[in-house]
Amino acid sequence: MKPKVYIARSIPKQVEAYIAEHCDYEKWEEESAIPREKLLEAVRDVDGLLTSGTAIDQELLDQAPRLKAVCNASVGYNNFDLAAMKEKKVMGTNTPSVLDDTVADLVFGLMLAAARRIPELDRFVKEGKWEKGDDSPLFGLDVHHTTLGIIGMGRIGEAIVKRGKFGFGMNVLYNNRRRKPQVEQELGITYAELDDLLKQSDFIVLMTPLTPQTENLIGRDQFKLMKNTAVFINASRGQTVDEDALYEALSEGQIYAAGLDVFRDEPVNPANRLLTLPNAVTLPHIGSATAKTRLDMAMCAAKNLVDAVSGRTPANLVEELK
Ligand SMILES: NC(=O)C1=CN([C@@H]2O[C@H](COP(=O)(O)OP(=O)(O)OC[C@H]3O[C@@H](n4cnc5c(N)ncnc54)[C@H](O)[C@@H]3O)[C@@H](O)[C@H]2O)C=CC1
Ligand SMILES: O=C(O)C(=O)CO
Repeated sequence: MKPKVYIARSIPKQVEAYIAEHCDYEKWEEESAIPREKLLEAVRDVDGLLTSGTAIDQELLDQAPRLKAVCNASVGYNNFDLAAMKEKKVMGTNTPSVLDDTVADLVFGLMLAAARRIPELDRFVKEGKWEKGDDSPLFGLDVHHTTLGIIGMGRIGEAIVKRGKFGFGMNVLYNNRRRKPQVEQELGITYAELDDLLKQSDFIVLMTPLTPQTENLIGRDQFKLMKNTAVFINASRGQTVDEDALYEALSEGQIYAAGLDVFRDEPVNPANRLLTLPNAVTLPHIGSATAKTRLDMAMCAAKNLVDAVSGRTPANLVEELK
């Protein structure tokens, strides 16, 4: 008998075909996200679950006595209650590496958009406001040959460094949970304590996972340390930043601009004050959202799933559950 799995998010046809070769399966057929009660019902008799972002907590695990593995189609796994999964001996996997370049490209897109005011000036042109004369009100900031500070020097962080160093001639500082001497040497980057990085950088990119240690890592005290010409980019998770403090920093000119791919509540509440600011460039969590990369991520998650429910150790078991 084949193992049984549930696919709780939309995936490309060829990925579904791969799962079908190895497993019996059911899937959430609609485009909208699966409601919690449907998910709780769906996991009752399955060996594996393919998802992303859904809370995998005690309640869900209690509903799923056969569950052996939850396979995220994402690299972030802050949706996992790691202690509860460990206790129930449920494997958890993610999709590292396949999205690094795609996310790093988007981070640079946000840096350029915020520094050169691209969305704001796009609206300006389309609203017919472009007139001959003094164009100094349209000036922005250079990205090239400035100092880039990256908080969270992991796989994506390193892909950002390569663009910054070799494409834009930037000086790169980094802060990380652990210092990385080999990466410092290979890529020519410099370790800095968090406060020093915040004080010295022209562009600050937050690229850590969301953990108890990184929740609200950047708040009022941290924005106060930044230059008033600094551009702040968050492509990690919304909860790493105090959004009220960010609103104040942007509206009071403590920093120049921000580029945000992530928010505390997603989809972002249309009443979120950050959306009213011309110097906040806002995106709907699209860091990895290209067709090729999303296919690679879904296939990576599917391989993890099939391996886990077939008695093999999946390639991308998350560190805390090894
Ligand atoms: N916006 C988007 O669409 C995407 C967002 N992400 C986010 O980016 C995160 C990072 O992804 P990867 O680079 O693949 O992960 P990674 O695990 O390779 O790198 C994360 C780095 O952050 C460091 N870190 C952890 N806690 C820290 C702390 N308190 N202070 C400083 N550094 C700390 C780790 O030591 C590690 O080097 C994901 O966990 C996810 O939340 C990832 C992909 C797409
Ligand atoms: O992979 C992740 O963690 C994302 O945020 C979406 O790609």
